[in-house]
Amino acid sequence: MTRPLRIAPSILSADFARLGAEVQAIAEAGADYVHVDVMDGHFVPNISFGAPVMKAVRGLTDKIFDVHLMIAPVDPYLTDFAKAGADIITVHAEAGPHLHRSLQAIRSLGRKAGVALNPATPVSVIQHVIDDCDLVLIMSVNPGFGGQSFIPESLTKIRQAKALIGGRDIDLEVDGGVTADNAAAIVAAGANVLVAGSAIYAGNDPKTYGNRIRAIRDAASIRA
Ligand SMILES: O=C(CO)[C@H](O)[C@H](O)COP(=O)(O)O
Ligand SMILES: [Fe+2]
Repeated sequence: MTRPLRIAPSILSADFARLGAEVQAIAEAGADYVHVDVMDGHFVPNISFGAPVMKAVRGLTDKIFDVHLMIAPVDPYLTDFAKAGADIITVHAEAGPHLHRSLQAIRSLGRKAGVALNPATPVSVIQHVIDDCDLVLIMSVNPGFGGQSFIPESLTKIRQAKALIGGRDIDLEVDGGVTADNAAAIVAAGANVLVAGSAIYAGNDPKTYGNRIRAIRDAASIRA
């Protein structure tokens, strides 16, 4: 079964001074999801924003809010993000010792549960929680910053994650260094949700967003 392709612009690369307008702009430009990168300066070496900021822009569009939590501990904040309007909440497998509990907590809040893997973390780490996941996120850069280059070895991990998922109803997302140039290879490896921050928001000119989203979507639709 081929899963629908989803393009998820990351607002980490938005102009934060105009965050609401930047969210509306990508929604109008054809984004499927709004990817929200939450960083704590502890799990990753950068701080972005938290649930109150996300809540402030949530009402501006009906798009799916795809929240990528790069925070540890993560469990104490799941309710805040659910209340702030997250549709998908993704936690890192490396963020704590009780991944199964975190995934179950997200589902019990009525949200889709995602699990993210850092570049050095093998796919086998999620083998025993795969039926508790609605989304698997393969990080194709070390998390913490936008604008980094795609790590080519990620393609092997995407293939492995796709094999683990098999026929299950689980999305496979890739995040970090995604561009129109590598989108076909990423989708050919098995991914169906592509996060892109700098490739869409570079220059922060809303007039360019539609073409950039379309370029990634068209490239991904061709498949490598
Ligand atoms: O999770 C992230 C970083 O930790 C971001 O989602 C990711 O880096 C997107 O930005 P870019 O497309 O510029 O790499
Ligand atoms: Fe992300």
